[in-house]
Amino acid sequence: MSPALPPPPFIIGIAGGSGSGKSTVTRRLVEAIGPEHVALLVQDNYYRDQPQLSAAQRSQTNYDHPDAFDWALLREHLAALDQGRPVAMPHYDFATHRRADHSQTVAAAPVIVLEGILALHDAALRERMALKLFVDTDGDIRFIRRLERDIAERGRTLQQVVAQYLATVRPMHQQFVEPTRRFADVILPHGANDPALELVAARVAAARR
Ligand SMILES: Nc1ncnc2c1ncn2[C@@H]1O[C@H](COP(=O)(O)OP(=O)(O)O)[C@@H](O)[C@H]1O
Ligand SMILES: O=c1ccn([C@@H]2O[C@H](COP(=O)(O)O)[C@@H](O)[C@H]2O)c(=O)[nH]1
Repeated sequence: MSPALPPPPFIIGIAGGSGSGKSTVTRRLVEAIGPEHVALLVQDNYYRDQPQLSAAQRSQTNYDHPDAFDWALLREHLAALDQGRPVAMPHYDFATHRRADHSQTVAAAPVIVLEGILALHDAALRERMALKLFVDTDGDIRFIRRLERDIAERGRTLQQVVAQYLATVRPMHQQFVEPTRRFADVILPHGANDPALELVAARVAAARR
């Protein structure tokens, strides 16, 4: 008798606005599941590279529109992990708005997490997901968090963060990010809150038993 095949990976999508707490939810969920059991794809790493543009032009790109992402590569990588194959996830540099030279090998694992503002946007990606989460945090809180983070970690000035927020982040959130909440199985209010995280972690554990 041939040995039983392992069950297919359990794929989780984690979406929500910029600064909603997606990375925090993801980090805590990965800790709860056990990092060795999780393959993590971060959608931010799948921004298109734009070597043909000058630095000034790249800083004017609308990074909150779906067209800013390399969906073909993201679909290819999620499919590969789903089939048990490792992928070379690109690395994105927010300070230069460029894909870095190096990539990171993401090994296949029984749980796959895709996290990003538009993680629930693409139907082909959604079809692979067994659990879809939307992290829901008020816009004013998300803006304050983004302001602090982009100045501290992404090399931006206050004026740049405010201008980008008004020109693209806010309108694209309303047009593309917010509507994906209807695809979610679970909406996490107030970002990474303990009861919601415990429920989600218990669901993942039950599905893997
Ligand atoms: N529940 C929370 N309470 C307070 N601060 C939080 C909470 N969740 C996230 N943060 C903080 O807000 C900022 C943005 O969170 P992050 O998880 O990076 O959001 P996202 O990945 O959605 O952009 C980070 O500095 C993080 O530490
Ligand atoms: O070159 C870039 C690429 C993206 N952004 C912004 O990043 C956020 C998404 O990241 P979160 O970690 O979810 O906040 C998106 O809103 C883009 O506006 C950027 O500023 N520059």
